[in-house]
Amino acid sequence: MANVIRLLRWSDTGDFGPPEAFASDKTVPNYAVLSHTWEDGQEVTFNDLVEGTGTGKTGYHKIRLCAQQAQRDGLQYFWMDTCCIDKSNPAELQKAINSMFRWYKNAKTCYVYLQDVSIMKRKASDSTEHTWEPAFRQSRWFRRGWTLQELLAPTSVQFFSKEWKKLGDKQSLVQQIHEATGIPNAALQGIPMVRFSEKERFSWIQSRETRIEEDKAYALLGIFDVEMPLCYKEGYPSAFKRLQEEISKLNTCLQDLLSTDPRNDKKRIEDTKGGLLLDSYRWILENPEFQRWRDSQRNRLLWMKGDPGKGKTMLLCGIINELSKSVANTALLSYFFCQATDSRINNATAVLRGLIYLLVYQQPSLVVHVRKKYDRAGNTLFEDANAWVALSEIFVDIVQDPSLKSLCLIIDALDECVTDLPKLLDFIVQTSSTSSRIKWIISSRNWPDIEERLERAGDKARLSLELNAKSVSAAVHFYIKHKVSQLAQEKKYNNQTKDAVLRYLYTNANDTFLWVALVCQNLTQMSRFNVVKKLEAFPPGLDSLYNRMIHRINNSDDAKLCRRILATVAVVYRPVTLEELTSLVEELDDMAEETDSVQEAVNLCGSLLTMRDGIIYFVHQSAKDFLLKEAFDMIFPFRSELVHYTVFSRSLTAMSDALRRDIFELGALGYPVEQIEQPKSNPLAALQYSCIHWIDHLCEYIFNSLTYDGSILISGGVVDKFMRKKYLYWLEAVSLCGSMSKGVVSMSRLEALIQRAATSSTMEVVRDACRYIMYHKSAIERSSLQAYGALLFSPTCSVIRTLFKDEEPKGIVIKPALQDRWSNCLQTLEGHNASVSSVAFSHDSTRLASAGECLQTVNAGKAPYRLSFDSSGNYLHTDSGVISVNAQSTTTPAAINSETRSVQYQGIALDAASTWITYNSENLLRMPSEYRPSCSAVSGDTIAVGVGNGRVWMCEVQNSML
Ligand SMILES: Nc1ncnc2c1ncn2[C@@H]1O[C@H](COP(=O)(O)OP(=O)(O)OP(=O)(O)O)[C@@H](O)[C@H]1O
Repeated sequence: MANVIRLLRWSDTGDFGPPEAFASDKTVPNYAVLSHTWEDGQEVTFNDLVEGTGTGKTGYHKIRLCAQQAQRDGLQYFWMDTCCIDKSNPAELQKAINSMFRWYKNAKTCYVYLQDVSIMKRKASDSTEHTWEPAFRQSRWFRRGWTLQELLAPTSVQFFSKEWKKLGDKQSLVQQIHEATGIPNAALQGIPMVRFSEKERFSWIQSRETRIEEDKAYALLGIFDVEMPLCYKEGYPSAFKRLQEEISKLNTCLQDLLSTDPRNDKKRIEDTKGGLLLDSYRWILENPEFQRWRDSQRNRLLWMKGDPGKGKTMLLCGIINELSKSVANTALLSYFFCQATDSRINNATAVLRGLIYLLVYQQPSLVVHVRKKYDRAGNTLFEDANAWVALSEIFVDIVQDPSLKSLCLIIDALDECVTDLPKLLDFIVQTSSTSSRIKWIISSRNWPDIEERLERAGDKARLSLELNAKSVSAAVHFYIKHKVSQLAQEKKYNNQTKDAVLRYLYTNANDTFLWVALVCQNLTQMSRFNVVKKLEAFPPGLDSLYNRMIHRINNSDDAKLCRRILATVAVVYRPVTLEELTSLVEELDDMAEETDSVQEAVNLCGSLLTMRDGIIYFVHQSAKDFLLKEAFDMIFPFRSELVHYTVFSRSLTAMSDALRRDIFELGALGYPVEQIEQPKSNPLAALQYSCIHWIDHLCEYIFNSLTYDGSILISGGVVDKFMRKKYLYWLEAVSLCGSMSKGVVSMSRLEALIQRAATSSTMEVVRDACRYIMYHKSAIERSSLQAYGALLFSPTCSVIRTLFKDEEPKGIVIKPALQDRWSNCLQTLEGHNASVSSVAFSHDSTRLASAGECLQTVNAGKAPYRLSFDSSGNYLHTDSGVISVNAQSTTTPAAINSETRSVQYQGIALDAASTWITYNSENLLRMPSEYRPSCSAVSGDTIAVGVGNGRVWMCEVQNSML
């Protein structure tokens, strides 16, 4: 059923008919809610109101009190949990309980009726206290389970005594409530629940009671922003466990959504650029275009444009700071900084992902729109070819969320969005034209194709920095003054020198911040005696300045080294660390052990590169652009694909030299990746980039080279050798880098490349390696050493299995019997840990439901044998009832029950979720889903496993060899 809220309407007569239903995704009128404690048999029910009964119950009085107060507060509608839910309808009850937190949150105000607190009671001994305060602190309202969310969710909570006299509200009584409940003041003052640790939130309900034991878990659903089906009679432990599972699914979803936190990007940008100067951006607040955008309802898109280095990024940082203060109560603010040099943040999908992440962070209830898709697709949702479609749909759903205030969305440097910029621009234009809730500010350089696409937006404003030259010029002057004061202090300039520098910068800056920043950076490296003489050496204009820098580099003793470093930094797919750079540039080999020397070498590249936290960046995108356009021949004398070749070839060599089995010396085959602490001297530190991107550089070289002779991919060539000797060590390393998905994509790229070019024997290895990574991805992703355990579950004739025979786990003397070839099955959908009794496709074939024992968690009572989707695809009909597919995930993850895990099993066994073979309770081998047991038996150190498909396989371990 649709999500419906039923509201009572105030009436003159003092009688009430049945509540009116409103679809809660449509406009719901403003309403109040009543919070109270229940009296057995005396509460008015939904049925009472439908049938006109219940007027004699004492609960009727509460309805009237609430109605009168709502009327006094100008609210026509109000809601009460006793009579606004049709509890005879289980589906409605399920929905209502899962929506309750939101209903309380969306209420204009919540009246708390404290029937055990009277203002008539005798005076308290402490004369500074109100007479009713001791009773207030003792009230049973603070000891009930459901009232926790009724206290926390609404913004306005007003407390009334038994005589319906107002005692105060959540703000004025914050201290007393804190003393009565132990809940921190910040939580009472509206800080989102997600800011408090899970442990702390659980503690708030600990000493509270509920009539039904399961409610102690269900009453926390909203507080943790999760939904789940209710199964009264399942018992508290089961309800609590399911709640924890839902919380863990939510956390995984948020972690997967996060690819970059735009707040960190903003901080990094400000830090790298030397801090944000208020006086250099304040002018924007007085600018008429900006004010029109800010104050008018119609003006929903502001485009700030300007040439390189005019200060757009810093301006937006300033605007974000100002808006986050001024719109805090009226709108959510989300933003994103594109950067072409960083593949994490240079594409349209990443922009939407970052914007959505910040929105969900601020209003966690919005995560429901992400989970509608995520629960079905998992983390591929954000990464596969359809990610843009999925994310834009999620975004549109979020914008339409009824609980949402307005949105201010800011994107910086659209010109640095290198993938799918047109899609992003169209999306901005469309949403700004169709939704009155959104306001956009975007910035970019003066690019005609951006201009052309934005033309289609309805009411838009354009703010050109060139046309606001007066303001920009004044801002640059502030900046110059600030920078020169810093310089003068640091380098101990006398007044004459300081004045000369100021004059030179004022005259030549040409309203370009970046030019000033670069010159000042150069001046820091110059002794004060030379400054005045050498000022003329900094020509006005950015390109002239870059030209001069390049010229200097070219004439230095280290020209070759600098050119190599610049060329490498210009072609890598993400900024690299010093260690990574060392492994990619041959000329740095001699310095491999000395980070300081490598850093010095990077410093030699003039002011074109900068370092932060050991990572090398271009000082500015315009510096990279200049190199690639104006100085291309200088840094790539033999075309850029040769640099790709060098990066590929150096990567392969470095990996071949360093990769080995168990590089982190973990020992246990089942060691979970998330528990690994990076070793102090990390043998992968210099190799991470190579492990992840070597195939990308190979492809780039082969696709673009005019002279490639095919030798790289031939049998016995470098790739062939690497695959035959190092493939499994590489898989282990990729898992340790947390990049298994990228590993799968890279192997598919290599397979496609090889199909065009390679000899049949190399093709055989690469094809087999592709099957291997796809089939065993989940196992290796969880435990890096399963790269070797997986050999036992690979076909006996698998090329990789044969090549790496010596790497099979020692001590397993009887191995699962396997077919000799890979089956046609490319991948198995996981989730069940027992036999599957039924599967069904939805009508549009986009969903596949499967049922087995795990559906029992939805209170099916027994495993359903029949399944079918309704025509909408949103409901699943089973033997035991109808399940809303959007409301919960129908699969139960193979969650490992920590209690069961703590039992120590001697010798060979299975883990609680039946996904691992364990030895002395330690994970040993992760079974692919086809090998998981429907039954098993242990004899000595042998385990026999019966599988649903009628097969039985065995595994024996020899303890002494493990
Ligand atoms: N308000 C400010 N406070 C401090 N520094 C600033 C400010 N505005 C500009 N700068 C300096 O000027 C440099 C260039 O500014 P910014 O990166 O914002 O330019 P941009 O217009 O975004 O350039 P591009 O379009 O090439 O990316 C910054 O690196 C910073 O050093």
